[in-house]
Order: sequence, then structure tokens, then C-alpha cells
Amino acid sequence: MTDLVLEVLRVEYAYRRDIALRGVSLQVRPGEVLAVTGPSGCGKSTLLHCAAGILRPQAGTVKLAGQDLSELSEADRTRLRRTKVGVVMQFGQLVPDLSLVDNVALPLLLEGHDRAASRRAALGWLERVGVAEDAYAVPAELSGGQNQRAAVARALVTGPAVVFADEPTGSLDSSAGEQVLDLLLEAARTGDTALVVVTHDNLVAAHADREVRLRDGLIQHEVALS
Ligand SMILES: Nc1ncnc2c1ncn2[C@@H]1O[C@H](COP(=O)(O)OP(=O)(O)OP(=O)(O)O)[C@@H](O)[C@H]1O
Repeated sequence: MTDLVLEVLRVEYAYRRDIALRGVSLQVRPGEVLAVTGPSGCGKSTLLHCAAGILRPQAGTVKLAGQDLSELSEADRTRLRRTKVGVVMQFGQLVPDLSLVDNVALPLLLEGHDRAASRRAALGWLERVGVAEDAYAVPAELSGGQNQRAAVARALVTGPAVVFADEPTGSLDSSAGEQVLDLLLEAARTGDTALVVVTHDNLVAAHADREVRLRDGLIQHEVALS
């Protein structure tokens, strides 16, 4: 039994002729915070999408919560993503027509939980991230910081094994960014949810346990930070 929540082994990914990853390997333990850094275009987002099971690498393997993604059917991959993975993107990417509470309840509803229980859990998470008073507003009525807090709540509501965050503070001012970062770090420190965060933000990287720096689709170096 391996004590790893994520294992990426010699992963390669190309968008037609544009090679984004040239054989990247990394491992993440439960509750660990890994920052993925590097210059624009080096492959950070592609790595995150491969690790989260959103993109299928052309070579190499990704094991998420002990399961080799290449051995799963599309339906099983989707199910694993829904139950074990939370995702936070730079601009929240909430469903625009749904209120915050319905956005956060959505992953639970998709898993077949009943509506009342899903909404109760969603409200609880909106409270924890500090936007409960905005629960019935739609994203366009709220600030980027409020939306991003709700996106964090949506990522955590299923109790995932790992949260993948792509520049989660990139669209926020520094105070809103720090609050969102604190919420993600708290989930890692207290809930054993690992966090893999792509970032250009030195503050985010400084809070990680480890930093993996990419360059031209390869790991340039890996640093233990704590
Ligand atoms: N959908 C796509 N189609 C074609 N090429 C792509 C696509 N997405 C990314 N690429 C290319 O793959 C390479 C890696 O891109 P990726 O977005 O993973 O890098 P990144 O490090 O996350 O960049 P940034 O910091 O600017 O977000 C780049 O050369 C990019 O142009």
C-alpha cells in the first residue's frame, strides 16, 4: 500500500506538434502542498490537467488515489475526478446562472446526493469560506474574491484527496489572494487534502512544502521548502 495520493510517472503530452511535457515525474503525499512554478509556456497547466485526469497524456502514467487513470473507463475517470479531486482555476469558473449555494452543491448532486442535504453541505462550506451572506447571489453580482472563495468551497465540498489549483490567486488583489490561499492551505493542514498549485506568485510558493520548477516541459529542479 503506497502512501501517495498522486504519482505522475514520465508523463508526455503534446498538442499536435507543440510538445508541452517531455517526461515529467512527481509524487504527492496526503496533505502535502506542492507548488508548480516556471516561466510562461513551460507546461504547468498541462501538467495540472494531466495529473487531474482532465487531459490524457500520450505517454507515461498518472496514479490518482491509488488508481491508474489509463486503466479506467471514461465514466470511472469522471467518477474518480468527482469524488477525489477538487479543481480551482484562475477565474473561479462557477456556473454563471447558478447561485453560489447551487454552484457549491453541484458536485454533490452529480454524485447522487439529495438536494436538501447537498444544499445544507454547500451552505456549511460557504460559511467556512466566509461568503454565506452571498449564498443566493449569482457570480456576476459578486467580486472576484467572493467568487473564488465559492470556487474553493466547491472544490472542497466532496472532501477530495487532492485539490488542483491553477493560479488561484492570479486574478485577485493581494488581500483577497491571501484569504483564498489561506483557505486552501487550511484544507491541506487540517483535512489531509493535498494541494497541487500552479503559481507565479512567490507568496503561494513560499507556503508550499515543496516546489517543482518546470522549464520547456521538463522538471528543472525540485526544492523541499519545509
Ligand atoms: N490548447 C492548446 N493548443 C495548442 N498548444 C497549447 C494549448 N495549450 C497549451 N499549449 C502549448 O503548450 C505549451 C505549454 O502550455 P501550458 O499552458 O501548459 O504552460 P504554462 O506553463 O501553464 O503557461 P502559463 O504560465 O502562461 O499559463 C505552450 O507552448 C503552449 O503554447
